Amino acid sequence: MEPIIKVENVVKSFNQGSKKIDVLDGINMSIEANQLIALRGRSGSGKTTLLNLLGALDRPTSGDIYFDGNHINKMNEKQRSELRRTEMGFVFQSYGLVPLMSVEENVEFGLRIAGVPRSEWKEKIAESIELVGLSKRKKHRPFELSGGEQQRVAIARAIASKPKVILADEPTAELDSKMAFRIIHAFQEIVKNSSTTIIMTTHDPGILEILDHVYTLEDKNIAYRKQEIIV
Ligand SMILES: Nc1ncnc2c1ncn2[C@@H]1O[C@H](COP(=O)(O)OP(=O)(O)OP(=O)(O)O)[C@@H](O)[C@H]1O
Repeated sequence: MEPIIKVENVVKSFNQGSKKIDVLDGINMSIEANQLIALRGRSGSGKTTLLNLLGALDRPTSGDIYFDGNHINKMNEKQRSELRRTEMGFVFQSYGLVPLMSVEENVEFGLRIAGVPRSEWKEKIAESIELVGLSKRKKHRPFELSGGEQQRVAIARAIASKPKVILADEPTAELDSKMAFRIIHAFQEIVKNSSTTIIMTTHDPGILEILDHVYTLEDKNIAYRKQEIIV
């Protein structure tokens, strides 16, 4: 089976003044569909930079990235934006919620943008809000919610359309450990029961321990570990 995401020899450098800094140097990854992937690495190791490249939000300095067999560097901006809108979900650190919209309306907005048929909205909104434990707060607007609750709205919005890939940057950072595990459990159910792949960054050792697929960014490169199941 063709991997959903394939990364070949990806290099990413930034110019800071007259200095060029290499953040990623020769990244190779092959990610099968229907997996929950963790990406770890110390602060500044390039996790967000890599998620931005996988999500077609930025372009590599060199190397190739394929999404579902399509070479995303070769796409123009319109095609890349279409890909993001219809095939991907994002949970990034600035949650990007619309302030005047309630929890339900924010999730609905995500479905509308993704092009999900209107007839499916009601069920998908209720299901995703339930999965993140916000059913009782669905009429609230973001400013009435805590940071962790806002983070869960962003998660509900990303999972509601069941896109092919969800990219989540520290999606449990604002959550207490009980809620963090609830979200991870919801992610595990989603990758098992729909054709979604989730790639998330985390520093949390408890979460890393229970995930099957862990990539570590170190020294500008990446290493993969299939978790040993210890019985
Ligand atoms: N647009 C940019 N211009 C210049 N340097 C950048 C840019 N984006 C990221 N960097 C640099 O690239 C390095 C990696 O940053 P990145 O945000 O990817 O790390 P991270 O692993 O996600 O860190 P954290 O865990 O703290 O979020 C940092 O040194 C950062 O300063």
